[in-house]
Amino acid sequence: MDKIRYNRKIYLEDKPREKARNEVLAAFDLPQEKEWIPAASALGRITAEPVFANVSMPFYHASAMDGIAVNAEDTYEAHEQRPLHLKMGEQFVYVDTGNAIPPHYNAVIMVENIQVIDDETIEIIEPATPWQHIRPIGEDIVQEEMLFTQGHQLRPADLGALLATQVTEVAVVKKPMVTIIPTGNELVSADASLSLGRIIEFNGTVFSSYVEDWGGQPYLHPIVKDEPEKIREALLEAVETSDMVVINAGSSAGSKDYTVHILEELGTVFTHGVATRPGKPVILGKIKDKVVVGVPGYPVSAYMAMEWFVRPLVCKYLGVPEPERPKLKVKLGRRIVSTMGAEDFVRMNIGYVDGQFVANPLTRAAGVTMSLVRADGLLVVPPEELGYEQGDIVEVELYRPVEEIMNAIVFSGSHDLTIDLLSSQLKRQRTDMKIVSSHVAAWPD
Ligand SMILES: Nc1nc2c(c(=O)[nH]1)N[C@H]1C(S)=C(S)[C@@H](COP(=O)(O)OP(=O)(O)OC[C@H]3O[C@@H](n4cnc5c(N)ncnc54)[C@H](O)[C@@H]3O)O[C@H]1N2
Ligand code: MOO
Repeated sequence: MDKIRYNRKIYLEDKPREKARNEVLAAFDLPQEKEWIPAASALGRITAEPVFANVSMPFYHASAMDGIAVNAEDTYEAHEQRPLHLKMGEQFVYVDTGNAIPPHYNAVIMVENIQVIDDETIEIIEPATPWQHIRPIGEDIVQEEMLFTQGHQLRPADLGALLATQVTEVAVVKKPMVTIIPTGNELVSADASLSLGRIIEFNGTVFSSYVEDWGGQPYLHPIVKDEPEKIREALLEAVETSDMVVINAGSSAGSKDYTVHILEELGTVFTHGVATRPGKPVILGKIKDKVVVGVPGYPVSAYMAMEWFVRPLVCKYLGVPEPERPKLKVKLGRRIVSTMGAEDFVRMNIGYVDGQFVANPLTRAAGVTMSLVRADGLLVVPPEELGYEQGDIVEVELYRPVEEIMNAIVFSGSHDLTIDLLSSQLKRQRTDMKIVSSHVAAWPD
């Protein structure tokens, strides 16, 4: 049993998010490692060094059409008024698309443009130009040509270019290993029997999915009890085996919120509390050379904190820019009040009504996962703003493609379960459309 008693940490910092992010990025300085993997399974991976073609593509002169290979000089006399006969084996051979052009031939005439006279003879009425309908060696890729620089994210067509030039193994940036530690005495797995106070552990799976999506390798640690010794043990093991560690919950002012104290003992803490709503009780620190991110328990806060502080680390390791969401100007359907001095992150419902985009806030409770599931966009209210008035035009980050928002039929008013049924029925008939029910009294003019 652990004998140390920790005092509650009641007042957290309100550090600007950007400052906290820059500090954690500066603290994360692991050298990038690379690994060789089969090209065929390298989709989405980042090249670790420039990649060069091993062979040309095509690596022989290839016919680009079905027809006959000829020597262009033998065909110059051909004319509509003076059809020319060519002898098989001497002046032409039959070729199919992709066949190698036999020696001494330098052009292909398409089968549509020849007249078969007999088994040995064909007739043409137009001369061929040298190299017509031939894909010369290296038309596509020349041997030793650089296919990709380092830092390139491989897409489906890129894998084709690798294999076509006999690059069967490729050096890619190793996926940074991110250990995710869910903590809490009350946590149980989703298939456990439930009793009062039990909380289903699902953040871990969401975090793992984010990490995978961003290009990292997640490891979801089993649930750790709120016992300092257990948390210490899990953290020490995680910093040995992974490139960064995410510890979930126990980040705030609760009587069992030990994370920050343990991090201080084992390493350093550079942030405890950021000026955001939600997401305030974030912890950023380091044990040995590994960054540890303490993420709040409430799901919405947690997912946002992952994006603010873990995604930049994964991208830095991989050497890729952080993806940005498209933005859209919308008219506010309702007034939005915000905390002075903190950035507010408001999940928004967006509808396309009478030719304009109108947005309404969803619930701001950090425990409501459906506010993220349902959100079309995110409004970020900067710290110096006290909010916006109904009818103001603001810019939101989009969670969905704008076409999807435009194809949504918006129902406003109190929620009715038949709307859900209708919505499911519509989806069956029109995959491009959906029904959105916004729990608001009315749309503004
Ligand atoms: N007196 C104060 N109380 C709280 C403050 C504060 O500043 N003063 N901050 C609040 C805020 S903001 C947040 S966010 C939460 C964060 O709390 P913790 O990070 O310490 O997390 P827990 O209390 O352990 O859990 C809170 C809540 O989160 C859900 N949860 C936790 N882990 C998981 C998981 N693995 N999967 C799914 N859901 C999880 C669960 O609903 C917990 O009840 O503190 C406020 N309190
Ligand atoms: O700020 Mo907490 O992070 O409400 O959700």
